[in-house]
Amino acid sequence: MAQEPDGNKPLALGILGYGGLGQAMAQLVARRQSVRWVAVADRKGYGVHPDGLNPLSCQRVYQERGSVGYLEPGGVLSETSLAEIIPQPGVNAYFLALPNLPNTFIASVVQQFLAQGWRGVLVDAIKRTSAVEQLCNLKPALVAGGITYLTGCGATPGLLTAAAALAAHSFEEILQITITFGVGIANWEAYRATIREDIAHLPGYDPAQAQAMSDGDIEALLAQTDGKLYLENMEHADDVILELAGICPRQRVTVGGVVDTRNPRKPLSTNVQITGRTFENKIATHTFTLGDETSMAANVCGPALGYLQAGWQLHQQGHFGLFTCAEVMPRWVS
Ligand SMILES: NC(=O)c1ccc[n+]([C@@H]2O[C@H](COP(=O)([O-])OP(=O)(O)OC[C@H]3O[C@@H](n4cnc5c(N)ncnc54)[C@H](O)[C@@H]3O)[C@@H](O)[C@H]2O)c1
Repeated sequence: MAQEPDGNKPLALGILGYGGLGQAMAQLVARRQSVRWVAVADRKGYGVHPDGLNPLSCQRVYQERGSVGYLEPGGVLSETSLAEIIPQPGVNAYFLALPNLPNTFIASVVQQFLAQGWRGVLVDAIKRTSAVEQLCNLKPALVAGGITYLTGCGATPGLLTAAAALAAHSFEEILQITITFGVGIANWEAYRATIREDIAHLPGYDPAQAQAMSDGDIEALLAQTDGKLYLENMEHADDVILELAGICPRQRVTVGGVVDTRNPRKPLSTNVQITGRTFENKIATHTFTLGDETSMAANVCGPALGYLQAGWQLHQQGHFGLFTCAEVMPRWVS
């Protein structure tokens, strides 16, 4: 199962979960030379092709038949797609674009990689503080197992957290980090897990309740707010990630935002504000704002791909264990 690095070959990438983010990652990778997309899994099946999978035909099969397991050649229908894809040879790194429902799901997937003796790079875009804490508990096993795991590598956590970690260096003490995101998507079905997990942050909801909701329940909830979700003081892993990086106590990090599920235009500009005190005793705020034209897919999958590349380099140098988006700089992928 061990995947030995070969500096001359493109990084062979697998994508677990082929919904909104999984499909976007496949499209992104098809435009880069140094990464080849060779494996994919969804809830009902998986597909592996050492010469590379075609994002257009995969998307067509997924949308028309409901699973990449119908791919020809290379598709396999299976109710245990993750357990079956992990031992497939020739995959150096996986992007985990899976729902984290229940809130222990991603950690349980990592346990499967460990149990099967797989070695390589894993990158997630996980969102909850408690989910990252579960992964922290797996750090010794990841080190021993030869897995280089980068967590929180999307937009937030991810790009914005990393920007905060960089901006913090102007200051001697960080007083407050405030992340405010605006997401606009045309319809909630394009990003089902994202919307379900966001609903779990609304007052009166938790991940178990959000997981149990039917599509009709979600549509009824969205109908009450004209398709918008207003989120405040979320349990978001930016806090634990910045704390682990030594930047500030987690209580000084707050995350909230607005998600519009009926309009691809962002309802507000996504930004992170870092307020601190300099060594000259001046209080100031740095602000990093994303361009409104950039989509959630671009701001999650671009950084995640950069972190996959960084993870691959760390792995080849023999660095195993758990790393976060605030500890490692993503690497440019040609
Ligand atoms: N950090 C960030 O900035 C950020 C931003 C957006 C989304 N996310 C996270 O990304 C994740 C993916 O979101 P999405 O909206 O693309 O999801 P989605 O619902 O569109 O797709 C999920 C995919 O996972 C597959 N899947 C579900 N259960 C599975 C199982 N047991 N085995 C194999 N495959 C399974 C589904 O078939 C589907 O293909 C979510 O956890 C979301 O919270 C992170």
